[in-house]
Amino acid sequence: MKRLTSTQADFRTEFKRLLADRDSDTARVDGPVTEILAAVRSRGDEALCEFTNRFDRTNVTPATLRITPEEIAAACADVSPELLEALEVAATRIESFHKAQMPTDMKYVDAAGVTLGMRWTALDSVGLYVPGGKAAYPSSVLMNAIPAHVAGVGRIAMCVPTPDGVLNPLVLAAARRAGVTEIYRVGGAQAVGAMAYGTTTIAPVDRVVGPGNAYVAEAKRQVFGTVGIDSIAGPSEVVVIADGNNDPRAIALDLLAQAEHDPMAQSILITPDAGMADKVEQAVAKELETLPRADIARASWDAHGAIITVRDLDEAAGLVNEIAPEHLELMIDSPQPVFDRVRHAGAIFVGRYCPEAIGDYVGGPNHVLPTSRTARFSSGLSVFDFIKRTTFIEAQAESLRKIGPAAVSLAEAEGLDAHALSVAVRLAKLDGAR
Ligand SMILES: NC(=O)c1ccc[n+]([C@@H]2O[C@H](COP(=O)([O-])OP(=O)(O)OC[C@H]3O[C@@H](n4cnc5c(N)ncnc54)[C@H](O)[C@@H]3O)[C@@H](O)[C@H]2O)c1
Ligand SMILES: N[C@H](CO)Cc1c[nH]c[nH+]1
Ligand SMILES: [Zn+2]
Repeated sequence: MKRLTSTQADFRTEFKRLLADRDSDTARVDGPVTEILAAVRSRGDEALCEFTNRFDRTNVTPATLRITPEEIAAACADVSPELLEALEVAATRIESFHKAQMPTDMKYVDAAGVTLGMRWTALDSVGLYVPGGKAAYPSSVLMNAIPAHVAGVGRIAMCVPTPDGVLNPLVLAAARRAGVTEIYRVGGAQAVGAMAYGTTTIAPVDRVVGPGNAYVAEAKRQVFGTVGIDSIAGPSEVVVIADGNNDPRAIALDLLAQAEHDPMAQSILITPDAGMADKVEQAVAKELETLPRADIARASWDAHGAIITVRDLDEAAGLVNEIAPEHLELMIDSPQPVFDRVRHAGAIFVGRYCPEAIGDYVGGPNHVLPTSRTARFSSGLSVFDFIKRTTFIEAQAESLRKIGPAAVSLAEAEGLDAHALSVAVRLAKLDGAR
């Protein structure tokens, strides 16, 4: 864990180092991911099963890749009513938010009498990646599948790893609740490759979405172009801006909540209160003595964690814009000015009673969010990842008379004669008809 103070002489150098500190780990997976994707592309199911059995210590064959309806029904019957109820609370809230997000079509007639419009249509097929290496993520099933279903996607395929052959029944219950149409027991880069290129068992999809570790994130980056992707939603991140008026234990747990996802996760506290910085550092150390997933959280905190003491909250907001974190928590008395200043963050959690974990499960907005500073140019998963726009133009004779001559001039200026003539012959016909 790094302790930094914005007034220290080498602050800018150390801060830049912090921003880049996971780049070398990410670069390390590029080569292996390229090899896995090439093998799946050329050898299909055979390579898919080979990698799955090697990395997840399973024994899948092409015949057992797909999870059957009977397996899904049996697993769902194993889930307690309390958990099903909690799943329903989350699903209903996620569904409402994403329904409200759906855009409407647009159509109007302009001054030249031309009808102009734009309409949205759902993708035919999507592939959802649901992580499962170090933890099971029923919540990520809901976050992936519900917007796809709300958007009207017909085929919703899902891949999830089953380390040591174990699959959490709640993952299957969530898939059933959210309208997933097919489920495969594969994970990692090989799952992304299978959904992008297709194999005998898994038909290719139009877009691959969902979060995952560095291998999954890199695989999505590499298949982009063959298929669409959402964002690079890799190892989790949080920045907490906290003033002196906080419970240090609550802040420490917020930091550890992201750290416990992955040794490559990153948690950063920014505070104008040096006393709070010390107290949170101590509280993190104390929690790490007892947390069940302390090994992962400690690896993340030790390697990538940071506590930065700043002059004021305005400086804190400036640093957040440079970090562009996946999650930002504002644990401060008057959050509005900082909220207004922050432009780059995947999701913002406002108020001392709104920890990030609420957004992971039951807030409503999506928890699949851009990481590794990609929040500078991309957004979290939404219905917009499952629909696309088609524009249309409808013009009758009078409208063509008004706007056609300009098109002819521009086409001639570009030296594109067929373009110019395709308009000109119609204009000539109209003139002849006069
Ligand atoms: N950004 C987001 O929106 C978001 C949301 C939820 C979870 N997450 C992140 O998802 C990730 C989940 O990670 P996970 O590991 O638990 O599950 P995962 O499913 O992402 O990864 C497991 C797979 O990684 C592959 N793998 C592991 N070691 C490998 C190796 N040496 N070579 C090649 N492939 C290898 C295996 O195929 C394995 O099945 C975490 O990083 C978590 O922070 C991100
Ligand atoms: N915090 C993760 C996104 O980085 C999402 C998640 C799912 N379950 C718990 N947390
Ligand atoms: Zn989380």
